[in-house]
Amino acid sequence: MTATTRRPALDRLLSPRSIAMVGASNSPTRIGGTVFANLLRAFPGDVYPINPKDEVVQNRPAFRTVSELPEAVDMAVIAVPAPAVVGVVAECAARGIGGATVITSGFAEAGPEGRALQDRLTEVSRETGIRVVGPNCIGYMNAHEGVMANFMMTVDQPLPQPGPVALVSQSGGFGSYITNKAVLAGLRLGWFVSTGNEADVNVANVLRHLVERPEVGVLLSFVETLRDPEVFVETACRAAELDKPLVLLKAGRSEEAARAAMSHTASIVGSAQVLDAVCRQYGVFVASTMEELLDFGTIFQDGRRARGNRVIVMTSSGGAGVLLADEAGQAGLSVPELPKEEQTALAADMPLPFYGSTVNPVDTTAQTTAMPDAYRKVLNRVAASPSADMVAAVTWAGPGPGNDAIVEMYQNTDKPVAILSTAWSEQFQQAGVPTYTDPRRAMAALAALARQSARRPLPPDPARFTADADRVRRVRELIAGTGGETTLLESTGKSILAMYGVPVTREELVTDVDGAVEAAERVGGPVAIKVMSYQLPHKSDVGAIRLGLRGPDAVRAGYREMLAEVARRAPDAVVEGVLVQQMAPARLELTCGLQRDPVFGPMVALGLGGVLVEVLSEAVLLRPPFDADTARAALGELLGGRLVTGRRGLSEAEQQAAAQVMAGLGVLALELDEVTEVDVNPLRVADGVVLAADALIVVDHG
Ligand SMILES: CC(=O)SCCNC(=O)CCNC(=O)[C@H](O)C(C)(C)COP(=O)(O)OP(=O)(O)OC[C@H]1O[C@@H](n2cnc3c(N)ncnc32)[C@H](O)[C@@H]1OP(=O)(O)O
Repeated sequence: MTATTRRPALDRLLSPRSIAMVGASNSPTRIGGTVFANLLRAFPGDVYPINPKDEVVQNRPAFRTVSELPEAVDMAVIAVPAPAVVGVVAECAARGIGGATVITSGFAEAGPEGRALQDRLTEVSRETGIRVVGPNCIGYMNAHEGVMANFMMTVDQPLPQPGPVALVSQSGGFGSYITNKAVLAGLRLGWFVSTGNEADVNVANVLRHLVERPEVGVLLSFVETLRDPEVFVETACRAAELDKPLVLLKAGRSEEAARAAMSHTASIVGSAQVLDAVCRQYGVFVASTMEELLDFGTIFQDGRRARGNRVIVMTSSGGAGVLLADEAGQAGLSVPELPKEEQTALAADMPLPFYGSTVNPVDTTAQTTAMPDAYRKVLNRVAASPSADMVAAVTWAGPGPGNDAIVEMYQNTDKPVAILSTAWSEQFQQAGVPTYTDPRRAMAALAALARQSARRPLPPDPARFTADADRVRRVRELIAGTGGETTLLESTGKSILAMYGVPVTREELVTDVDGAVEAAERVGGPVAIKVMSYQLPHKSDVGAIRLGLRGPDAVRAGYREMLAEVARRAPDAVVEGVLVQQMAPARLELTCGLQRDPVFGPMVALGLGGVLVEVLSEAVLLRPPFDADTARAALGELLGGRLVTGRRGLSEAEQQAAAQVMAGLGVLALELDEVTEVDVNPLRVADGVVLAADALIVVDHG
């Protein structure tokens, strides 16, 4: 075994030291001709063409088959017709090749026959250990090591300058777009990997690989579906740990788009809302447009961080300054007034007409172009101001002293800078100055940077979670006692919730009227009584509930009336007992639940009262494991923060208690796979206490 074959297969695939291309062609118009020409452009190692007909391909001696190669290369690019691909990949594996990049289309995206071919490809990869990027991809670019294994660029296009930005995308077409746009946006793209149909390697695998690479500082990704959510979450945790921003642009958010994605890269699309929540929880940025994905890459690529969210706006145009200040506010940044002594110093640097301003935005007015030295001083003073964490500056001018001054200011400060410019500027691009043509985009980028800079505690590592075996055994005994019913009685559900620290109403299950009267006395105060029957999950529909009964006579009468009504309206219902329950006070009603997402698994939601499904858009969603502190911070985001602020919002104690309920459901979700759904509704809040007043648990007995 050589040193090269001992490297992990994914390393060999993405950082090859030698390459072969199957389907390399002499014809410059064929894909096999373009990819091979690109491979020859910058790669320092050996590149072997494989072609059954031609002895020489693009001036390189060709081999007829993979088996004839003089060495076990690290990676093979494959661009032969679809029916030949599986055989070629198997031959590569047999020859000791570490990975294959399969460009060819005609797999799962092309119907059942293609699907079968792709399944075979996956099998070959699993059986032999060869790693496969694609099929149906545009290839990849690793500019740091000169690997241009793609046809997204032609040989007459300049090679990208290797930079810290890595982009991983299922869609290959996006690669062409991004490489062209990257040049215009000043994005220094060092890596682009298109994963196509993902027969083996998927977006999450590549991100996980790249996050560890020292030359990668920013990870951008464009996905239609996340096939490996666990790896994605692990990558997000690692990216947070290494302070490398991870930005996701997700296609397929609507049903219409989901259908298109299915036929495009054969994806199954998960819930967009859950994905957004997971991203928020793990510190992943969600870009809403392609432009935003690039904008975030542009602001992050110089590696600067902000100490806070205060931005100083420098402008020579009053209107642009106001727009920038507006957008800063919208994006959650502050534009603080500069202290008097700083304003005096600025005015001394550049005497301003009465319509100028030193307050912030600092408006140096149209005279700026005529006073380049003064402008330079002002810019540098502003950037050095202790009142500024970030600088936004406007330039309407083309190349000249004004823009020179901006570049100088950028180079003199380590604070993040965003420039609002009328047009693309080669000067700014070469100096790496983040440049935007729209105030909103500039401020959204700075706001993202401020968020990345405010380091949060890392979410708990899912691998470290340990279940409480004794509790699990006790819960399973309770579930077994239901005789195979899938929706548990409220009384059973509450007993289970109590074991997870969820505060529940005081209550007792009784089987006769005298028992109810005695239980009501022990529970104390006015009580609710509810019929427990597996046939009646919706009790109020058939009168199986009475509320606010005070004293023995009311309990006795209520009990009899209720059972008579149920016997009349639901004669087939088997009554298991009657639950006598404390009336929980409520200033506010919340709802808390657990659902299992097909992609991300358990998700705990908390929102305002009502039916959980209906309020999900007003709910916070967390993926277990998470602790009560995380839940509490998430509650702070609900209703734009209004749930935890103001007189009618949750008090400190209530926030803590609600967070504990979420954390409890999170632990339950991890300990009990068979619980498919929990709905605590309402969760009543009053006087510093939260109480589960009703609960529905659904189990899958397997
Ligand atoms: C844009 C996006 O969204 S992502 C991109 C997704 N991918 C694509 O769009 C690719 C679509 N095209 C395909 O899939 C095609 O099948 C291709 C490009 C892989 C091959 O198409 P063609 O070039 O027409 O196939 P062709 O039969 O000519 O074979 C290509 C070359 O491989 C050679 N070849 C064929 N079979 C083999 C084999 N088993 N071993 C070695 N060489 C072979 C051929 O001789 C030919 O070379 P030549 O030009 O010297 O004759």
